[in-house]
Amino acid sequence: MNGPLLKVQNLTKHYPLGSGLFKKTIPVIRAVEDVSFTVETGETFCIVGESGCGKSTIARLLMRLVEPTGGRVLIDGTDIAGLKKDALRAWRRRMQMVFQDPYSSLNPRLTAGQIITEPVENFECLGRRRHQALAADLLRKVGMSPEMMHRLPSELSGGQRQRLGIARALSLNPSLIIADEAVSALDVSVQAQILNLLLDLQQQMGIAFVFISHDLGVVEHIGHRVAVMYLGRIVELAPCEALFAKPIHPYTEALIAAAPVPDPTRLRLEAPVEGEVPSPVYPPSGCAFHPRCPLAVERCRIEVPPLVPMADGRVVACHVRAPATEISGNPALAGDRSILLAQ
Ligand SMILES: Nc1ncnc2c1ncn2[C@@H]1O[C@H](COP(=O)(O)OP(=O)(O)OP(=O)(O)O)[C@@H](O)[C@H]1O
Repeated sequence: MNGPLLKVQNLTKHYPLGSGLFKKTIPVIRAVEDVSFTVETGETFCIVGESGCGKSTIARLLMRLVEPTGGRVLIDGTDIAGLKKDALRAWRRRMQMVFQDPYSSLNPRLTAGQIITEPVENFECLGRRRHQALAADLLRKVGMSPEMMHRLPSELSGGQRQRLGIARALSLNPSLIIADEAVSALDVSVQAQILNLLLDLQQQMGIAFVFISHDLGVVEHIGHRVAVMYLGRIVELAPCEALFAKPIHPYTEALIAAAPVPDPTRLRLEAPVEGEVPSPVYPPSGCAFHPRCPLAVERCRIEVPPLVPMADGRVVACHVRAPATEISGNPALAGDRSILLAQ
């Protein structure tokens, strides 16, 4: 199959605020605004940004747990909005999710073995022997002893529960796993074990990940490319190495500068830049980052900056650092958004 595994085009999600019964126009929360990216087979595509910037909403849109206000999600070139019955079931097998809290996402009344095989049982009836063989195999894959299949989630550690969540996601042999803050609730040493497990599984099975995280240290360790989001929009999208070596957007720069040097794996992005995150209901005009940006000029208050391709293959939305006119006037760069953005 040619082309990307996942293609997200101009994805937008607005949540209405209240019923608007007596109002002509209902205010909306602009959770995700015109987001485009691609994910290749076997790639780890990371999404970072402060709380409320729309990361989890993207995960929910990719899983079709919420419907988009606009835009499309294509898997192997097929728009998931149009999938019905068998095609929808087949697609659901290919995309799985691993959640932040391994405890609340596991049914406390089921044993580890039942939890792991539950997704497969939704598609076909496994006999007792096949059920046990599958559970044992998947437990081994995630570095757990097959004997653990008889335990309840409450009898497992946090790291073991997260391994169990990963084993469950693997049971349908997915092409893509969406991991939403999948290691945030774990201790640093357990985080490292789970990240290395994900990297091993990716190498063995060629799985692609959409990896959503607050934690830049984690993203640097695991990611191939990273999208930085601010108030629902991507402001910079770049290969991980390039982004960490030389951030271009002032927001990315501030996030990376806020990294505590002695232990970069523990960076949290709760308040990395001065000032409050603006309201997603009434976002600032022009570039939404301009009220907090030390480089803001008049144009930033007026025009939303487009994502502009840079010489090293990344795309950046900043009037000051990536002015659209200059780049579009450069024939070597004009139109070359193929590396990072959905066409
Ligand atoms: N079901 C919903 N109804 C209304 N607003 C919502 C809903 N889900 C999310 N939002 C709003 O959409 C915006 C984006 O939320 P989202 O959960 O996607 O952010 P996030 O980046 O994942 O944040 P966090 O890192 O804190 O999980 C926020 O302003 C949030 O309040």
